[in-house]
Amino acid sequence: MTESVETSALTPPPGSPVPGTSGQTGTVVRSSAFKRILKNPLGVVALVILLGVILLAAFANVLAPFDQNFANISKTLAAPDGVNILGTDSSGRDVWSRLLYGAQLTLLSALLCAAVAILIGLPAGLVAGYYAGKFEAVANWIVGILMSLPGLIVLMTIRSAFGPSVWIAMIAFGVLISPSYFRLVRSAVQSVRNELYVDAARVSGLSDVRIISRHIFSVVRAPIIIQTAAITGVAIAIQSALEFLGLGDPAKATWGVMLSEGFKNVYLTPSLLFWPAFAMALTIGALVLLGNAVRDALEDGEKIRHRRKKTYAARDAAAASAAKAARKTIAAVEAGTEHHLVKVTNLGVGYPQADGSIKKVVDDVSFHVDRGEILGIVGESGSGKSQTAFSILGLLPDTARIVAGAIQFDGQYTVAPGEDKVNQSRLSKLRGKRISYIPQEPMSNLDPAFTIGYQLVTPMVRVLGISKAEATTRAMKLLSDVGIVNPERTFKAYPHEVSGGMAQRVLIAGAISCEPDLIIADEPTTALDVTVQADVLDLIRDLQRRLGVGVILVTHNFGVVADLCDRVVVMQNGRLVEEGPVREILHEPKERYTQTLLASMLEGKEPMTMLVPSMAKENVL
Ligand SMILES: Nc1ncnc2c1ncn2[C@@H]1O[C@H](COP(=O)(O)OP(=O)(O)OP(=O)(O)O)[C@@H](O)[C@H]1O
Repeated sequence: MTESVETSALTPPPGSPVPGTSGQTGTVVRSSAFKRILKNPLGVVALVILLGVILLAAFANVLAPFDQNFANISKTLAAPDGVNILGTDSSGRDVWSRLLYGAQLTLLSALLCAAVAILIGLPAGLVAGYYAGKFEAVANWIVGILMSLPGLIVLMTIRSAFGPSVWIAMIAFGVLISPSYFRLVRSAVQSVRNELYVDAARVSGLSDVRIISRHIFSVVRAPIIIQTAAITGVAIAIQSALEFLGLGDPAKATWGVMLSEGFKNVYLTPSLLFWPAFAMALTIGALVLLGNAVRDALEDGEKIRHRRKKTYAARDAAAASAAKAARKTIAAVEAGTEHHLVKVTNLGVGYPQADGSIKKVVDDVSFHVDRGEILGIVGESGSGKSQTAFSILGLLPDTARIVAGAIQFDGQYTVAPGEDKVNQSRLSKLRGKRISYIPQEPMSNLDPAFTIGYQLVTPMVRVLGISKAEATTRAMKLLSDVGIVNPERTFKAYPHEVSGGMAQRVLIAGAISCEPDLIIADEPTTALDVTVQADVLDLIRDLQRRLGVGVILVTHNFGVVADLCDRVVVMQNGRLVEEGPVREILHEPKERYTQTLLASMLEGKEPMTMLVPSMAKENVL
């Protein structure tokens, strides 16, 4: 793809929606979602009704001609007149004034209920969804208990224990209904927890708190708004039901209390029942309509794709003992060896199986990478290239075990001999600062809810400690360095507004933004057009030469290896088959597997460089 094509891909079609709902660009996104609500007639009706009810409630003290409990006993059950515009109740109290004060108390207590439910359900759902494990198990257990409680009976019990306070009843109902938020948030988080852009955020050095607040929270915000509209309506209905049963506080005017009193006089003055019922129906209906309108608006705008990786059953006992057994071997290998930027020694990675055994996917792999050097890891699909790279990055799935070996970065262990997991606390200090990652699928590694500029600037501000303005200038330069013709426009664009080639350039810009010592690129050109592939490879080579970083390039393509790499590691079935300088391996592949791999690529006519056809003549053809 040419640059001009890429540049034109940047231009959003007129009126195209901006995906996402949040962040620095949140104003733009929120305003476009708000505009979509305004285009929906039902959304407008709901907003107008709710705004009206809220204003009436807020100014009840000014608008109500009488106090809510002011009784004129000489004028009971009176028909509407100039003084009491909706008439009076059986105690001679003004119905209009009580409706207004009732709106205040009813709405506030319903909102209190929703707030309590959010305060409990949201953080619990976020943590359970993101970390899973024991917290999720305990939270599920509590949720099970809460959901099995008969709500109305619990509320009646609380009423007899604490008296007829609407506030206490609504707090209790908030606790009872919090599992609905918990479940909603947990499943939303689970669906994005393993998205590549969340991994990418982790690699860029962001802490879990920041990842949750920025990338994860933006996904759950929309469902929460919709849920809150529904819960507020339910809270109004439940509160009124309790009060209708005579369990409310008769001294306080709420719509439920008015409903209960109206029912007693339904034959004499039916309007006493009508007005509170009408106010409730109008408000609950408007809340439901608003929830639907928000959902429709956000569904139109959301471009977030969910993809969930499979997880495997874990049994770590065997892995731990295997790691222990490996400890002695590793200690021996370590002794007296020279310093490298990355040193992988006898690495073994495995996954516990249902029968307690461990399936090894990387077995006894050793290699090193130095500064200013590009090491290729090549092998057919499933040979363990990515698992090796992910071990260095610390991005293996939770179920993976380091069953043997060690990894050192610049002399420091990220997997020490005997450890069965990557040391995340050590690695989190390196990732995004000294080690960066260029992933396989550029689009999935950019969060669709944020502009490209935001995603470049934030890690720089955090990792390099520079100001936002400095980071912005730097981001512009980086975008231009990676060959983007119009950096300003790309900076402001959302990921869906750029082409795949451009997105990959953006990720490369991100990978070098914090001046790393090591870049790990996992099939960085697989998802790209052939013409863009060449550009991106040139770019990586150029950056490596200019910046002197070490690069580990994972690929199944010998052409890419020949083009870029200084040394190559050939892998098969998780094991290292052959290792050496690229020219040597391409000229004289010693192992049969390397020869076959090379031959199959020539037959498959993978894009190769000048070097490989000449090799083909010598070794294969
Ligand atoms: N989460 C997992 N649980 C169990 N096995 C896994 C898991 N992830 C990967 N594997 C296995 O590990 C082996 C190596 O996978 P890896 O992704 O490293 O291969 P690769 O050489 O990078 O292949 P490709 O080029 O297709 O990405 C494969 O057999 C794969 O099935």
